[in-house]
Amino acid sequence: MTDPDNLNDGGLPPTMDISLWRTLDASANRASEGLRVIEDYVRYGQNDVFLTTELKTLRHQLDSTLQKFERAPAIQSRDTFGDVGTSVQGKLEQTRSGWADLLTANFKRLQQALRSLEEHAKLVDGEVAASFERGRYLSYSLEKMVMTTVAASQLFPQVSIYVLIDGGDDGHSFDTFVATLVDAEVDVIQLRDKKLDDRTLLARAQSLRKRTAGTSTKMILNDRADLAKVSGADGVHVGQEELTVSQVRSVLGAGKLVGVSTHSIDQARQAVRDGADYIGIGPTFPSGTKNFEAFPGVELLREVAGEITLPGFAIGGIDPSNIAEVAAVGIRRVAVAGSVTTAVDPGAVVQAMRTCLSTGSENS
Ligand SMILES: Cc1ncc(COP(=O)(O)OP(=O)(O)O)c(N)n1
Ligand SMILES: Cc1nc(C(=O)O)sc1CCOP(=O)(O)O
Ligand SMILES: [Mg+2]
Repeated sequence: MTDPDNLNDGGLPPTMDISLWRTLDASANRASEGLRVIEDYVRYGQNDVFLTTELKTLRHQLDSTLQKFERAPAIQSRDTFGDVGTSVQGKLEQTRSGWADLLTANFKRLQQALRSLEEHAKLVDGEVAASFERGRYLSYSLEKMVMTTVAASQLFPQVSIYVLIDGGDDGHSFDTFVATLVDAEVDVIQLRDKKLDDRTLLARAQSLRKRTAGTSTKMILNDRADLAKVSGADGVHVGQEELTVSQVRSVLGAGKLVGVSTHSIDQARQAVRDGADYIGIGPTFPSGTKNFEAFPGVELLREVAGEITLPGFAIGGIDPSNIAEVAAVGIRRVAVAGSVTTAVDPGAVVQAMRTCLSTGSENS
């Protein structure tokens, strides 16, 4: 494939003429440039080590496929000033309405260029065309990860308090407790009750929906996509053995939140790949709410904080006495149950934890 003249032998490509070289050259440049813009944002704008690494994988894959084409004839065929397309430029190409618009435009540029490379490579070598196709598929997954991370980072405040509650003794006391948490401006309330029958659980979810509607407090249901859908919850939280992110989304529809529990750095990375909106990271400390045999502890929090910018909530035994250890490793979002639900003054505990997270160490 490196000799354009030979390509015309044996009836392989119909033409490896100058127009084909020009197309390959232009599309290769477009793909690399689009990818670089996205990588720069993720690297310098987001400081996201994991996404930067994932994007690098595509860049290397693209580079090694492009190496199958000789560079010299591609560059020789270049005729930037004779390219009719350079003078046909829409006004929209000169402005971007924000980061999301900028990223979307560059993912589109990348994908269109990869498609063009793929189609034109079919005239030359099917295997090379297939390699561009694989790159295009990879770019779709990367777009999902990057766009979800960027949107989710804006959705949850940098300092967030997430409270898990059960259904309580009765509907009235449940509603009163929820009102206390909403007044304390907790950022998320998760209804997690493994004992209630479905109808009672749904009634609690509906009551939670009523109290949180129109407030800054988001409502999440633990495990149950079906009840989340019926009650109009903002989202669902799932564990490693429950429905997958895409399965939950297929039940809830677009625009809802899906959180995933993670207990290792690999699970956290996979949750980003799967397009989760946030992750729970734990267990951090021994918990009175749930029994665990192993504790990844603050070391896992540190690892996640060091490479992932998708919102991550530290969970497991967190209370005002140990929350500084969480903040110290760079996590400023926490999910708590017992320390708030058993407190004499839940609002004061929420406030104490918020203060500690706000004044904690840098880079959450
Ligand atoms: C915010 C948050 N993080 C982790 C969990 C735990 O979910 P899971 O592992 O599915 O365990 P159960 O809660 O279902 O017992 C969570 N609920 N919320
Ligand atoms: C339900 C749950 N999941 C965890 C995990 O690590 O996945 S820790 C946990 C219990 C959270 O309650 P508390 O704040 O009372 O410890
Ligand atoms: Mg679960």
